[in-house]
Amino acid sequence: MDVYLDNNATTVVDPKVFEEMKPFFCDIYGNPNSLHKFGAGTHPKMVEALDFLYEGINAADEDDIIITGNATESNNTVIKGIWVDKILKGDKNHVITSEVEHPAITAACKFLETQGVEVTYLPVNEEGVLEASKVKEFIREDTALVTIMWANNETGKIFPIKEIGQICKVAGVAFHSDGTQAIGKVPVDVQDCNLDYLSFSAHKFHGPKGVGGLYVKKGSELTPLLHGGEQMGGKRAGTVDVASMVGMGWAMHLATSTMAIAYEKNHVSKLRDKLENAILELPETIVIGGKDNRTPNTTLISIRGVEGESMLWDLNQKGIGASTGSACASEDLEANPVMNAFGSDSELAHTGVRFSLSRFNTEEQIDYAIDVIVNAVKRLRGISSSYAYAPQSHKSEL
Ligand SMILES: Cc1ncc(COP(=O)(O)O)c(CNc2co[nH]c2=O)c1O
Repeated sequence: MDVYLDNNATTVVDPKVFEEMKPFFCDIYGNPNSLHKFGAGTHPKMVEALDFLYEGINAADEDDIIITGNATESNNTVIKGIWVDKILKGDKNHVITSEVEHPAITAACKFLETQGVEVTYLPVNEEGVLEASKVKEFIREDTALVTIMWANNETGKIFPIKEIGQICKVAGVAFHSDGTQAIGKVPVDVQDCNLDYLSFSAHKFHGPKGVGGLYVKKGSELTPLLHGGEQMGGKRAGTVDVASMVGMGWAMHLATSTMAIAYEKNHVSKLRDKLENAILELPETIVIGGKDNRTPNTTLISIRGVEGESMLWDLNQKGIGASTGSACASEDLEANPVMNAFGSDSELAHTGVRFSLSRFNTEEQIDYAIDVIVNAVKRLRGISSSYAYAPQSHKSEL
């Protein structure tokens, strides 16, 4: 049986989304910017897609949503646009972010540092969550941007975006959130959170890969990352991938409308809890960051004595897909930086396995996964010299 439990990395395209995308490959294939009927034929479904996107994040009509290639591009557009408009051309020189952001934020901030910008990487608490008070403590007169993720891709921990938005509003500082792991899992309301910018990526909520969005509040427009044609009103040059844009709109519509069933009615969180609790029955296992305040589909579990990569290999042999953290960082065998940020010891940071579910997982799949995981842990611990010689409880460490 194949069981896909790595939905924070990417998700299957919802069949309904795929159906809505199909006409735009061989039937309605005009360039949206062409003046003839072949181009104009794409417009109704593009408008529908934008309506779905605005509705899904509660954007105001006067605000903008720019179609990008992915969340990485959306994040870079904000951070480099702020650099150009408020730092190079303005009197600011400081950016605030957190220690546990995705590399799409951290690497862009590191680039700014190479250009002389000061960046504050705020620490998270022992549960892996940034406390809003930290933002207030470090905001300065010359702070150009606060950028904090809505939900962490490895732990699922949800950050206090509404509180941080209020702090930024009072301080008059631009506020961006990387909403990639929140859309379709928890309610996202850009107006309620005083956001100037929000990034998202369709393939995280059952849309196609290679298309994302950037919400821009009216009055917070930035210098574009990509210059060229007049697409998106010149805010993001390049011919729009119409099929993917339509797909992202429908994915947003389905993800946010089914959330009340799939998530808030606890379908997904019930399956996540069943999987998590079964693993926690094993000795020396712990949920990294604890169980509170998480997206309903994610669990990052440390299994002492079992290297994360070894576990993934065993699971893969039995048809189960999971991860040790962000696929973007999975290739190297360095300790998980997010777990390091919690102050986890090196061994613990190497023993994390992330399971991230979706509305397409079933109870039968979870029952099968539990059986495979329990047997894999027994096998791997049985052949582990270190575990055999140094069993120790680390529950007090986190
Ligand atoms: C919070 C967050 N931001 C940005 C990105 C980048 O999205 P993309 O540009 O569409 O690729 C990811 C992808 N996160 C993961 C990719 O693989 N495993 C993950 O956890 C993410 O989790």
